[in-house]
Amino acid sequence: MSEALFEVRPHRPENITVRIPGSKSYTHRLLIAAALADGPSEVSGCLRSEDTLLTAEALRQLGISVKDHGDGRMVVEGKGGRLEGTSDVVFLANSGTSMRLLSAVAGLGEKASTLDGNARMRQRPLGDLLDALGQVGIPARSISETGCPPVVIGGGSRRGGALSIACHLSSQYLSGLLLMAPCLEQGLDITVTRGPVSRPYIMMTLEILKKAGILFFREGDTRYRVPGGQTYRAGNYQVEPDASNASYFFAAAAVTGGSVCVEGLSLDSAQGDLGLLGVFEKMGCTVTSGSSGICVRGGSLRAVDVDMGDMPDMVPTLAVVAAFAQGTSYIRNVAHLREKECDRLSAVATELNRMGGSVRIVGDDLEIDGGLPLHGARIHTYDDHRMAMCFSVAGLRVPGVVIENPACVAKSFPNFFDVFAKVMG
Ligand SMILES: O=C(O)C1=C[C@@H](OP(=O)(O)O)[C@@H](O)[C@H](O)C1
Ligand SMILES: C=C(OP(=O)(O)O)C(=O)O
Repeated sequence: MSEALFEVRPHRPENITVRIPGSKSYTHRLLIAAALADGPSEVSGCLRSEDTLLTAEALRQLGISVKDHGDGRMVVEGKGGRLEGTSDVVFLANSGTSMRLLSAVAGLGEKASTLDGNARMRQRPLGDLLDALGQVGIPARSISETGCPPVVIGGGSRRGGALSIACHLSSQYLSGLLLMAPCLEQGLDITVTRGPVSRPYIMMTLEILKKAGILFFREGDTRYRVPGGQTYRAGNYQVEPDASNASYFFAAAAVTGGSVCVEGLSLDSAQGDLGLLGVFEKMGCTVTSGSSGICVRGGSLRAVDVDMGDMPDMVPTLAVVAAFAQGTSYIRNVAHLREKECDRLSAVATELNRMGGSVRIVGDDLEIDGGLPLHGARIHTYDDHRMAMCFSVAGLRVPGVVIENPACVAKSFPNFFDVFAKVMG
C-alpha cells in the first residue's frame, strides 16, 4: 500500500476568497456551556472535526444528549449543571482542549469518569489541573502518576472554594475550571500562580460565560472568582469561522505576494490568533477588513521580533512566513509549544532546516534566518495538523514540497486540502 502524500504546486493566489469551517475553540466551549445549561440549546456553525466530535461524544458519555445534524448544527439537552459521569473510558485522542476542559467538567460528575487519550496525549501535561481540583475536594488523579492521562475524575464534592493553579504550560486548565465553576455550590476563587500563557483563550472562555448569563469577577490575569449555584442560559449560539485555520490562507498571500480573503471573520473577534495579522503588517503585508471578511495582500517581507506567548498555534505559520522574509526573525516566549500535538519547536525547526532553512531553538525562542534559498523536501508532519497546513504554505513558493500523512488535518480542518486547492490554482 503506498503511503498517502500531498504534493503542493507553487502558485500565487490572486483575489481568491475562501470560507473556513467554524472555530475549534468556540465549538468545544459552546458545546460544554450548552451541556451545563438548563434545557435545549442549538449551537450553529460548529466545526465538525475529529477533536470537536470527540468533545460531543464525551458529553454524551457523561450523560448529556447531543444531536449532531451534520450541517454544523448541534442540539444539546443541558441538565442544569448535573452530570452523571460514566464507567466507560472517555477517549479523547490527542485533543488537548477536550482533555483539559472536560477533565475539569468531569469534576461535576456524580460518579468518577476515566478520561484517556492517544500515546501523545498521554505525554501532555495535566498535573496542575489535577492538583487544583484536589484542593477543593474533587477526586482527580493520574493513573500512571505522571500527571498525564489517563485520569480519573469526579464522584466527590461539588462544593467548590478557593484554589491556586499554575498555568504556564497551558491556559486550558483555567478555561476548564472557569466553565465548571458556576455549577459548584460555592463556585471557585482562583489564583493563577504562574503564567497564564495563551491568554486570549481565557478571554474567549469568559466571553462564553458572559453570553450564557454567568456572573464572574476578574482582577488582572491572575485572580478570578465565579460565584456558585449559577445556571447557564440555554439558547441559540453561533460559532464564527476559525481564525487559527484562516492563518494558512493569510500566510499563502504573505509568502507569494498574492492576495487572499477569508469570509465571515472580523477583527472585532476575541480569537487571539487574529493578532497574527498585525505581525504580518509589520512584516510588510497589507491587511484590510470589511463586511465580507478579512483580506491579506503580500508584500516584500522583512523579519520580525515578536512575543508569541499569547498565540502559540500561530507560531508554525509565522515561522514559515519568516523563512521568506529578509533578515533574522525572533519568535519569543514559546516554551509551551513543546507540549502540543508534537514538540512544535523541534518539529518546525527540523522541517524548515530540511528545506535548506536556518532555524535555531534558543532557550524558549525560535530564531529564523529568512530569505535563504529553500528547496523542496518530503515534510514529516508528526501527526500534527498545523505542521501539515503550514508546510503546505511553504510549497506555494518552493517547488517539490511533499506533505506526509496529510490526513492528520482531520483534527481541526478535515477539508483543508479542498480549500487549499483554491490557492494552489
Ligand atoms: O483553549 C483553547 O481552545 C486552546 C488553547 C491553546 O492551548 P494552551 O492554552 O495549552 O496553549 C491552544 O494552543 C489550543 O489549540 C486551543
Ligand atoms: C494545540 C492544539 O490543540 P489542542 O491543545 O486542543 O490539542 C492546536 O489545535 O494547535
